Amino acid sequence: MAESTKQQVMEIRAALSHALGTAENALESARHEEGVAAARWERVNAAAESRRRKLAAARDERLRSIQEWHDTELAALAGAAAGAADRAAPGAAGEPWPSWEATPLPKAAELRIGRLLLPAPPGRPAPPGDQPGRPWQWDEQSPPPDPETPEVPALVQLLDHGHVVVHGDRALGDDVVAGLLLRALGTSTPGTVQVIGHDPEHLGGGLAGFAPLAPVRVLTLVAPNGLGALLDDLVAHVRRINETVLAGEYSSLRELHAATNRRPEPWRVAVLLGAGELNRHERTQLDRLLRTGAACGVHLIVHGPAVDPAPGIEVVTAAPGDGARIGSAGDLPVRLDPGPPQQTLTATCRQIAEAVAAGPAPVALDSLLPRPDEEWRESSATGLTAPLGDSPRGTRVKVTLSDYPPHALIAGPSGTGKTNFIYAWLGSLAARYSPAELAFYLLDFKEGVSFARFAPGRRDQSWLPHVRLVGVNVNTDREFGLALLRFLGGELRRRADAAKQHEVTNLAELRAEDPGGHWPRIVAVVDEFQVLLAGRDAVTTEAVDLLEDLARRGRSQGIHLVLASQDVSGIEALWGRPALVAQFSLRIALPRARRVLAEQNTAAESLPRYHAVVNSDSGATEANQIVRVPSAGDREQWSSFQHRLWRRLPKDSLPPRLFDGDARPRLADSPDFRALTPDDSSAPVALLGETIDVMSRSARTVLRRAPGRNLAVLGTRVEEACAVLATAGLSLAAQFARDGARFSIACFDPDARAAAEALHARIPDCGWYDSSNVDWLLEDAAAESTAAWPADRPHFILLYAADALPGGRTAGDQLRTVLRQGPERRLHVLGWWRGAGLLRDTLGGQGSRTDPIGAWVALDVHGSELAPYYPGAGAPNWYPRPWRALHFDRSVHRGAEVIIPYGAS
Ligand SMILES: Nc1ncnc2c1ncn2[C@@H]1O[C@H](COP(=O)(O)OP(=O)(O)OP(=O)(O)O)[C@@H](O)[C@H]1O
Repeated sequence: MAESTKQQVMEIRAALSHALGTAENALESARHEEGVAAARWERVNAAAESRRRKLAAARDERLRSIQEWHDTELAALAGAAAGAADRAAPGAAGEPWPSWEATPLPKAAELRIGRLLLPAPPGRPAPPGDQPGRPWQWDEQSPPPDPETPEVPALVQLLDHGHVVVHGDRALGDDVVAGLLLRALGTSTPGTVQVIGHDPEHLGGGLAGFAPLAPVRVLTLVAPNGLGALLDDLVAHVRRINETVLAGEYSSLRELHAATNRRPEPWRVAVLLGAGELNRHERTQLDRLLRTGAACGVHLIVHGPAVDPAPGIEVVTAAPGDGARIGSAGDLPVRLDPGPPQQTLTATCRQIAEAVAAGPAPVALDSLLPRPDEEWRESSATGLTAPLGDSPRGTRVKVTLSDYPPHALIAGPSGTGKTNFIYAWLGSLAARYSPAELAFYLLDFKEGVSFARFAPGRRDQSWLPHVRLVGVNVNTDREFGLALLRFLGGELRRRADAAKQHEVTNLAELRAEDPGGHWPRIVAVVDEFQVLLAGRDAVTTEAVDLLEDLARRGRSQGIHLVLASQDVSGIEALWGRPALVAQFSLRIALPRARRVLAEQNTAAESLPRYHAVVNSDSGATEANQIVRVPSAGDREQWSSFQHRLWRRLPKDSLPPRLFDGDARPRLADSPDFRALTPDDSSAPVALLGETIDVMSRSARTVLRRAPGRNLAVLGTRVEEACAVLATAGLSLAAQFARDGARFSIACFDPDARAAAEALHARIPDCGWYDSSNVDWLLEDAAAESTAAWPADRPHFILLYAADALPGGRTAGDQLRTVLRQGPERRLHVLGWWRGAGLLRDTLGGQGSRTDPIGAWVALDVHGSELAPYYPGAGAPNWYPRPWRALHFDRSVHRGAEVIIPYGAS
């Protein structure tokens, strides 16, 4: 081989070997890179996997939390819906049948017909009762409702809202109608829902369960051909209610009720069953009612005749299982309740029928009251006007006291609601007129305390702000009636004088002329006033004279009298004075009241319970207004009303004067006693008891330095005699500084000893004497009485049972000396004799002068026995009665006055 060839081979070989090396290197590096790439791929792959897992976990977590939120939200919404439904349909409106009972509600509620089937959260099975296809029923086997999914009732609005139209399954629809009707009846006061049924196919069979309501006319079934007449009748009601009841003031009965608490018209629910075709007239009337009835309380439940959906009409599609729907719940399935159990239906209808047969249910007092923010807005300048209730036609009956009619006469046999009528009237007035516009003086001659609620009592410290005087249990204290009339006579004079001064003739003008003056109208109510006029005596004569004057002149001075009696026909004192009776032109007759209206006016004879005839024209038939009187007897309702008004009074307002004939007044409460100060008066006053008058004045006798200024208490009643002496002693002691006067007590009756000792203990430095040492006192007092030197201070000698004074003639002479001569030397005897004759013995027997006794208080001593101590003709008119006394002071009285001893204080 040539060298060059070899050379070439070697070069090639070298080149090949180089190329191989390079290729190997490249392979190596490629393999390396492959390894690196594979490793990276693996890393990326692993990372991607882990990220996917994380994402999946995050997604699951998110999904779970969304689900949880959804579940909670759903449960909360279902709970809220159930709560709202409970509020919208409380008690008998929403209670399921097994536990259902009638519960009248204060206002119309929505009514349950079944329940809404809300979607169950996934993962929680629907309660077995909701499984499609399984008939739902209220029975013992029904599974208990799931506590976590509150049941949401399906409610429809009927009373005060609209109408219900039922389509679909006939039998289930009948159940819906029966359930709705029973719930409507059971949620309202018996008699306030009236059902009128038209059932031409089954002739009323569709409403057979409600039959017990027919005799009391809560259910009326109209004849098969009576649909037109029924619809006409309802349309007429709507027109009348719009015209006279709503009268342009309210847009619906619901609004009227909300504003005034009155419901003057019943709800009328017409149930139209059967598939018959309506004629044109019927269709027109039906459409009218569907449009306008609900505002006037006329509601339709239609199950048969076709009705187009419209606002205010709830459409119920009756179907089994979860196929039922109600228009207001959209697509939500509804499970309808079964019809009401027969037993519940019958029992409820019987109850309602009984309640209706027993008479109309009372109307609440609230219906007479304005809204609290409208209270005390009226001016009484020209009169006092207040509603008393509704007439049977639904209009409000208002009553006015003014110049005409100025005064009222109310009559009603016992138990017919006379007292309730007065309460309602006073409440209606008190809510409208402030105490600056109106003042009440109330006197009740009936036994009992019917007006006591207006004054502060032990349990309730509030009072009706307008009341200035309340007299209760005054049936034996006719003098109190006289005192009221005298007081009003005084007020009349005051007003007449002011009118004269301002040159005006009536209250309205006086108020205009004297805007700063306090001139409220006064309403004085005297219940059972015949008691005041019962006797043929001085009290009756004066009372009738005062009444006549007040009735005649009070009208223009804003003083109004309201006299009430069980039977005005028996009040001879009134009927003998036609001019007096004529002033009482406002007449109010409760059921079966006689004589209070004009003779031919017999309206009161046929009045239903809780109604009254109000007549502003002296009882003339044409002026009759029948009113259904609300019940004002509920103490709680009254009390919350009274408290509301009372809280508006300024803090320092004075309560009314309460005169309770059964209570013993306390000396400590006497304003006259409280006003006494130790001023060592030269004309000391002995208080004796409380007078029977409008102010709680104390009866008094002034023991000035003058002959006859002694006091005798006469009678055998120890407790009362001791009470009078204690009052006298304590009141005298209150007028002197410690040494300003001398007091001596002598007691000769063991029964009086405790009381005498008690008084002794309360008068500082008081001398104590009894049979053993009274001779000292008498000797000393007789000497004092005849002494020549002037007395430096008064000496009061209180003798308990002076007729039992020991010491024979000497002591008798000494006591006579003291009685005759002592007062001029400031020595006064306040003695208790246990009989008028015994005092006469002390004074020297028959024929002796009685003028040493200038003042006396008689207890159980008859008027005739008092004649010797009573100057002028005859004896005082006095028949003793418990815890009352007759007081006479010859230095100030023309006649004797009745007083009430103060009880223990
Ligand atoms: N309008 C009414 N609504 C509801 N209840 C009433 C109404 N009027 C009276 N009543 C009730 O009837 C009963 C008798 O009423 P009230 O005491 O007013 O009669 P009265 O005529 O004053 O009887 P008396 O003279 O015997 O006291 C009371 O229980 C009262 O609550």
